[in-house]
Amino acid sequence: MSNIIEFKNVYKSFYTKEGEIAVIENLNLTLEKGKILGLLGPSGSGKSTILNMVTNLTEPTSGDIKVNGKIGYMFQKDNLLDWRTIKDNIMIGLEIQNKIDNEALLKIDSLLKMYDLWEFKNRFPRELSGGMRQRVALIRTLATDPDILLLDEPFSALDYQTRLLVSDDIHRIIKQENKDAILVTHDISEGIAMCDTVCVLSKRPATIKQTYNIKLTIDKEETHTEIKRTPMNSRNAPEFRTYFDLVWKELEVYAKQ
Ligand SMILES: Nc1ncnc2c1ncn2[C@@H]1O[C@H](COP(=O)(O)OP(=O)(O)OP(=O)(O)O)[C@@H](O)[C@H]1O
Repeated sequence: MSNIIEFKNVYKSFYTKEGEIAVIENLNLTLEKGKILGLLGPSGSGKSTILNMVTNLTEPTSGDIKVNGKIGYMFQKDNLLDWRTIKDNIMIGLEIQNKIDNEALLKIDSLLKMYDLWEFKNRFPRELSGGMRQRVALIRTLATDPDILLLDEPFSALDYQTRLLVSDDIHRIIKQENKDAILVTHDISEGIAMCDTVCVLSKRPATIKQTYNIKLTIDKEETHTEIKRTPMNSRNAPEFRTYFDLVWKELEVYAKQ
């Protein structure tokens, strides 16, 4: 299995008025092709710093980072521009990169059609629900054709029910488009439901305390046709609760400190 992202013995510190603060220590991490990797950890443990090192926004103080592919970022806020239509919002990344050509326009049209946004292409963001806006934000990222998606708490601004539906939606699109992804989340259930592997980080300076390869028994339909794993049906798998308890216990240690 080839690795798309590899962190080897990564150490990261910041210099502040109070002196040097170690944020990441001895971090070893891999993202395999075709997988979604979840990062769960206490607040301030350095999850966003890890993503920033993947995108080269900040460099490691020491250690090695390899990234084999183009990165796309999806944030908690959809950052859609209110004065631009849905289609114009989706085009923005390509516009900035000066890459609008016929091929790009055809691709955008096909993404709009494939992911049920075609009839909304001339609407404005305020006319769409929170869940649909997140779908637009993902399509905007996909339009620039990234190989790897970095998802920094993309659902946390949504209400619970929408969050469940949107995570199913986004998971389906990521798998359908054959993207690899890292998902940062505070939500244990969401991490287990969405990800193939979940890494639990310690508090600062963060290192990986535990890695769980999520293996779930997903019920087959009566016809015995294979049904694909989705975040929603993952939650009903018999092993789900066991993983939840393991991760909960791991994180509880830090909540008590
Ligand atoms: N540029 C910087 N200069 C100094 N300290 C920083 C800088 N960026 C991040 N930090 C510190 O590094 C630590 C980790 O921050 P980071 O945002 O990566 O954590 P996080 O796990 O993503 O947090 P949260 O879960 O609350 O979003 C924090 O203590 C933060 O204050």
